Amino acid sequence: DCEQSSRQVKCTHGQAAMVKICCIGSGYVGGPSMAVIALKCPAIEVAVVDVSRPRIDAWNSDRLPVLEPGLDAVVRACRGRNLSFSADVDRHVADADIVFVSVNTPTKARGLGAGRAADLAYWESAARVVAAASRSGKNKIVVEKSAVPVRTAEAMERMLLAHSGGGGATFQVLSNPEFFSEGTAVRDLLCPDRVLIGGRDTDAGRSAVRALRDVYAHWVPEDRIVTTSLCSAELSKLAANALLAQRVSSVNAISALCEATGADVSDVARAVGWDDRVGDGFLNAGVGFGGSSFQKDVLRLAYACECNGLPEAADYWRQVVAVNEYQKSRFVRRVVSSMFSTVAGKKVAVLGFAFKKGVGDTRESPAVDVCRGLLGDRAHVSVYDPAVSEKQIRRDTASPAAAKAQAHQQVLVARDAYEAAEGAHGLCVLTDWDEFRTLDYRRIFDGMQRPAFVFDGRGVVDVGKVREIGFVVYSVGKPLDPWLKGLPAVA
Ligand SMILES: NC(=O)c1ccc[n+]([C@@H]2O[C@H](COP(=O)([O-])OP(=O)(O)OC[C@H]3O[C@@H](n4cnc5c(N)ncnc54)[C@H](O)[C@@H]3O)[C@@H](O)[C@H]2O)c1
Ligand SMILES: O=c1ccn([C@@H]2O[C@H](COP(=O)(O)OP(=O)(O)O[C@H]3O[C@H](CO)[C@@H](O)[C@H](O)[C@H]3O)[C@@H](O)[C@H]2O)c(=O)[nH]1
Repeated sequence: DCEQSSRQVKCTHGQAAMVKICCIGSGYVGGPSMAVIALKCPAIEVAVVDVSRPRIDAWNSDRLPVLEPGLDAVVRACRGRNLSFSADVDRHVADADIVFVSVNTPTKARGLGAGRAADLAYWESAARVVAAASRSGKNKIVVEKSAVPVRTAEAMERMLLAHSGGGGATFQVLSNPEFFSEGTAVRDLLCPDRVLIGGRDTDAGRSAVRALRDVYAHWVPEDRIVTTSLCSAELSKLAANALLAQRVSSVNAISALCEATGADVSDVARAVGWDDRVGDGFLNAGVGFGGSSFQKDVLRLAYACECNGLPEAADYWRQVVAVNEYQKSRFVRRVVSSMFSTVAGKKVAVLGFAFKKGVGDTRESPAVDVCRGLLGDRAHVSVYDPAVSEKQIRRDTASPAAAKAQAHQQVLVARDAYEAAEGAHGLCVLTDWDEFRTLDYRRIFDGMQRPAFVFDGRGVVDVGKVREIGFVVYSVGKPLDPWLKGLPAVA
């Protein structure tokens, strides 16, 4: 129905006037988002450029650098038609009418704001390329797609203005943050909840917004294209992720109280989510949120508050991350205290290492912290994840050089859940992969030590069933197994 309404929209708007798009940055966002524009707008030429030659080569090969369901088919349909990938950044930027900037904006590792602020070095290098392209004399719309601090668009405007003397080109800067989720990027891009465009409230600004709106209107219904000011759009990206992360931390904080009181967090979440005002999404309690964005964006929001003299607001957001840390360490403490306060030399199976099901990404995955916690207590962990490579698991669990050899022995990477659990004392479920719901837990139980423990950090195990088999079960936010009550605590 997305497509049907977009056809109607096209009648009102007519064909988009702009014909050449260039996107700087062919990463996780730039590649898929431009491929979908090319697919839906055959009359627009889309060039995706990158300074990384291997990345561009991969986009031009049969093994794309980004794995997303449906992406291969989209790229195959338009590569060589109106979609190209190139390392010739300057030429394509100079030629383009609309330039998307989709470069990485990692967190600063050192200096002012280290660990919280965005490192804008890549963003600035891209801005300078756009500025230099002003020599071509072609007017451009510059679209900020990367997640950036509020008012970065204004900085971009100043940079462009400072360079625009020579060629006489004019620029309009827009903010158009991306909201897709990993694992469903193509689906989300084809049928987005909303497309957000921020721009200046001037004639030139409004006309630039209209031009970008016309691109999306090829397939996105008009009422889902939302326009705001520049800085509202920038802040909305951070706010959206912060509010989602806050929901997860809220339900996780409730899960701790559920365990202490005997309430069941799934029942509480269902009962609360039934209220339309609250809604039922993003209320799954678990071992914590992960992924490349949530923690980063919450800390950036807190940093923005701090920089604007709002320490109370900054503290509020920081607490969302603090609860997430608490949830991960609470899980590790529960594993250790349940297993008689020591896991030294014991084998603990870990099912799931990715930060969520459907992806092979381990960035900020709670499984990494849980494994590190268990390894720190000298457990032997045996990890199985259907999508994460052994190399990645070893990289993420590696300890400082001195302890490397020992760490290698402490980490096993298994080919399936049964191999991971063979001879283990405990089993931790840390990613919500569907296959963990339907495992033969009887077979797993038969191969494990006694007592055999299951620690479910994702609410995927049928607690009643596995308890019947004979497991001692802990599931985040569920009433505590009587067996676990009254054991000495660890801190
Ligand atoms: N990954 C996600 O799921 C996601 C979702 C929404 C928004 N975002 C945001 O989108 C932005 C991009 O993220 P990503 O995951 O695509 O990053 P990425 O690291 O996968 O890709 C960025 C690419 O930009 C290239 N690059 C850097 N500077 C360049 C320059 N001056 N000229 C040409 N190429 C340059 C890099 O070589 C790299 O290939 C970030 O701000 C991120 O926070 C990410
Ligand atoms: O009820 C829930 C929902 C999610 N999670 C966890 O939260 C994390 C993030 O999940 P998700 O939001 O699905 O993944 P991302 O791909 O990181 O997507 C987020 O980050 C993207 C990049 O900024 C945004 O574009 C998306 O809108 C935003 O959802 C994962 O570890 C999930 O396991 C929970 O613990 N409980």
